[in-house]
Amino acid sequence: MGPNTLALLLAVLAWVLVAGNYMRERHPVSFWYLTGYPVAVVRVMGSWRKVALINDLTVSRRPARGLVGDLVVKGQALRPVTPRISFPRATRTGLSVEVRLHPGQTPAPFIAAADALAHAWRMHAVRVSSPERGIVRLVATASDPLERPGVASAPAALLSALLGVLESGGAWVMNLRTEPHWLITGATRSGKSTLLARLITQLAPQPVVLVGIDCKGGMELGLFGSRLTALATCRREAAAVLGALVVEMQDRMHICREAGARSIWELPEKQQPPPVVVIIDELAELYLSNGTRGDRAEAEQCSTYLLRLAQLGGALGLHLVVAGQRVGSELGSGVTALRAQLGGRICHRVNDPGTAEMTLGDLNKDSVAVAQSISAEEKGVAVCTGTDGGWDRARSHFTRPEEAKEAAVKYADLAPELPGLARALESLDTEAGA
Ligand SMILES: Nc1ncnc2c1ncn2[C@@H]1O[C@H](COP(=O)(O)OP(=O)(O)OP(=O)(O)O)[C@@H](O)[C@H]1O
Repeated sequence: MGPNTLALLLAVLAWVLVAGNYMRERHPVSFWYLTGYPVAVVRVMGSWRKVALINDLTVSRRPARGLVGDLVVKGQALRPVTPRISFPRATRTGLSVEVRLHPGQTPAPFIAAADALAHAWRMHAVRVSSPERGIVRLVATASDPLERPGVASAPAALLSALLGVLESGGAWVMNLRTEPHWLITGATRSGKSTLLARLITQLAPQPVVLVGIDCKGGMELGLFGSRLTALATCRREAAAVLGALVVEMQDRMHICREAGARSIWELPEKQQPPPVVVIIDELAELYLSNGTRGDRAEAEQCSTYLLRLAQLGGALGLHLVVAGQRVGSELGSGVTALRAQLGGRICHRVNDPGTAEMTLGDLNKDSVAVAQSISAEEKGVAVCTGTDGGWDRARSHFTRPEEAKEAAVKYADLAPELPGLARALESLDTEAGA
């Protein structure tokens, strides 16, 4: 090989490397189709038999129990038969494979083997679903799509907030009309406040009453005070605000009953009261008491009001979005009852496995392990419940507090009045002054 040929080869190699890096950065989807996908196909097809055998995804043509003399023995299946898989189909973020189950097989062992499949195929994650009886679909994602989430869009609608992007690339939307109450958990610095800031930015331009309860002295929600119709910064104020909202709820119930409507949305448009979204930052502050009688009574009052709002408020346009680090029964039985009423769940990184279990476990067991695996580097990443009883990994759209504050100031005039709320807080001031 002459020096010219060598130089040419080196130049071509350098060009391929540079172009490869450029493609990976700028056109990750094309890069995946051209390079990652063909390699992954070879890996999936080549390793399927072995992976299926190791993870008990095979069936035996002969029974795993047999008779040796008078003894029934249980042993390794003699002739394991691997279920057939389809040729891996490329997707924008990975690939998908369909497995035809043998009679007697269920999706359960495939769900248990999802992590092993991801490792064997060098994929970020493998999700298992069953689109029809007898078929299991394995959807693998090559790298974490939430590392550099794109921008999603969703049609604007009343009480609907575009929070961020789902792992699937779709829009992460919190729609309070379809799911009236939400619970958001996460350790400190996991992204709860950023998510609340995003929610407020999205709801601020809508004709919606926003009420803040932030018993850490209003340090978080106080930033958005100009758009809030009321802000409670201690538990005494919270009890007054929640009490006024319960009265408002009873008034709305009365109006609906008179009109023969089952929800405020069935009332004639002119009679519809504005929807109210109550945002609570750090739920524990409402429930913990220092043991004195007055303190306990206040905590119990808040607990009772919250539960009533959660039980009956949805149809009457009263919505709760509750955030906290922990929502365990150590806060009292009221919290467990409240949690059962908060149908929408969002779980960020948590410090203890129990919190993920408390947030998601009663709705979807599979999602708990995924929430527990969110690392400290994955800020704003959460597992959220979807509309069809499923769940997703998602990342909130990064919203700086200043951005949310600007939106609050811009739409301050839109804050609808609720006289009952103002009166409740005023009467507290008068009591304190007396
Ligand atoms: N979606 C996101 N994308 C990128 N970075 C994020 C995202 N969400 C949060 N962060 C980063 O993580 C940091 C912590 O977020 P945030 O303050 O929202 O957490 P937190 O759970 O509310 O914490 P605390 O309980 O201490 O208030 C933020 O300063 C921000 O830089």
